[in-house]
Amino acid sequence: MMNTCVFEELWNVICDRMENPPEKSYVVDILTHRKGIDKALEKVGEESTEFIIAAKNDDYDQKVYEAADLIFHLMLALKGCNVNFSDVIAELERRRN
Ligand SMILES: N=c1c2ncn([C@@H]3O[C@H](COP(=O)(O)OP(=O)(O)OP(=O)(O)O)[C@@H](O)[C@H]3O)c2ncn1[C@@H]1O[C@H](COP(=O)(O)O)[C@@H](O)[C@H]1O
Repeated sequence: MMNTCVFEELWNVICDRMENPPEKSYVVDILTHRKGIDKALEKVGEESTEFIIAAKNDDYDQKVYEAADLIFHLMLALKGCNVNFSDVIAELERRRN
């Protein structure tokens, strides 16, 4: 059984990091970077490329790892451009037949 609640949990962690920034946080580092939203977008680009390369190879675990990196950084980019992740989920739900 898939535990899709992890998306909600992770989104809440991302939001909480921005509201209550700890001393050390990767989320805060990316989302308060001097490049602004471009930093998160740059990461989405990098991780997309890494996923594409993994997808063309035989290492199953690497595909899983790179897909997770891509989804995580996409969530950061959504936060960075003020899109609520729940609206993306709602859009996917709307497309279901
Ligand atoms: N899911 C992640 C997550 N995935 C990746 N990363 C970080 O992303 C950074 C950069 O990844 P890169 O792919 O660029 O680099 P790499 O994986 O080291 O190397 P390559 O893929 O380039 O070979 C690494 O430092 C990872 O630690 C993450 N950092 C945080 N999270 C989640 O975000 C939560 C909050 O994190 P903090 O803000 O750090 O508290 C955590 O509890 C996690 O749930």
